[in-house]
Amino acid sequence: MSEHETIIVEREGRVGVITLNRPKALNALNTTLMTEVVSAATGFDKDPDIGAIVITGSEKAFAAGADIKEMSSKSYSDVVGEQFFAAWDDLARLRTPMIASVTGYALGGGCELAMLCDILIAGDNAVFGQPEINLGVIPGIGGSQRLTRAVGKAKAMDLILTGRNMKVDEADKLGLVSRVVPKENCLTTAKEVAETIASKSFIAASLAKDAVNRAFESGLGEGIRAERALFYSTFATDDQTEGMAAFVEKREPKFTHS
Ligand SMILES: CC(C)=CC(=O)SCCNC(=O)CCNC(=O)[C@H](O)C(C)(C)COP(=O)(O)OP(=O)(O)OC[C@H]1O[C@@H](n2cnc3c(N)ncnc32)[C@H](O)[C@@H]1OP(=O)(O)O
Repeated sequence: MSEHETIIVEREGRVGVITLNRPKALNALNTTLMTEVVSAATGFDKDPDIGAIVITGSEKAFAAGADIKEMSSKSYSDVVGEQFFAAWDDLARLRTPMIASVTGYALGGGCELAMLCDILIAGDNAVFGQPEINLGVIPGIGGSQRLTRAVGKAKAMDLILTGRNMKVDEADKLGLVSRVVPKENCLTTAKEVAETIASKSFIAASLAKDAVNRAFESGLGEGIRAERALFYSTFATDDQTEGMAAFVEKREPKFTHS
């Protein structure tokens, strides 16, 4: 029996592979999954025999976002008190290069998890988006910051304010993904990229990762803290309660702008 409830953890030579495994919920990121992914990745990061980490999901969904059913009943004081989502930030501090293999939906927190990785290999069926606004909230795992840095303000505003989904061709044109491959080859390609990286000097690879991230991230910490506070504040609104209840009840939301 696996020691994990929501992920599968494997090692292939010097590559650690974490597969999100909540197929019935399209790999929605609940607290158990977050804890398990962060713990498995942190374990790989401390292991001198691992030189790269691959994170993947299923053909239909890398991850369809944070778990709306889990979040829907939370209050403002719950999300602030728990520092909800803060554990995801630990992934950004790992030294080991991380490769996301994305097929199918990468929405909301799923898109944010993919963007937390250093290289994003996308299948030709991948769909990206930050649809939090449709639930009366905003991105909370770094999406407003990382998406903006990756694709620029104009496109980030378009995606985040409309909540529309984006197919892989558009994501590729915008520079969000590293490579697009046929969906059948996505995981194999991600593992090959990981093996190549794992065959290099780990010190050089981790310093190179750090250097690129410094160019990308200056000011990011402040941005994430600001985003988190703003995200938490959406849980003080009626529109968050209504947006998430509507999803759970499979109906259109009726926002009252309060
Ligand atoms: C709030 C922050 C900071 C971050 C977020 O990530 S909020 C969530 C953002 N994501 C979304 O809004 C996407 C929600 N999902 C969908 O719109 C659809 O599921 C879909 C378009 C991705 C796929 O539609 P499809 O018709 O193919 O599949 P469904 O029947 O809708 O889903 C199957 C199964 O999975 C459950 N599901 C899907 N996404 C989530 C989610 N994010 N959280 C919880 N559960 C999710 C869905 O309810 C259904 O299960 P049930 O049949 O048991 O209801």
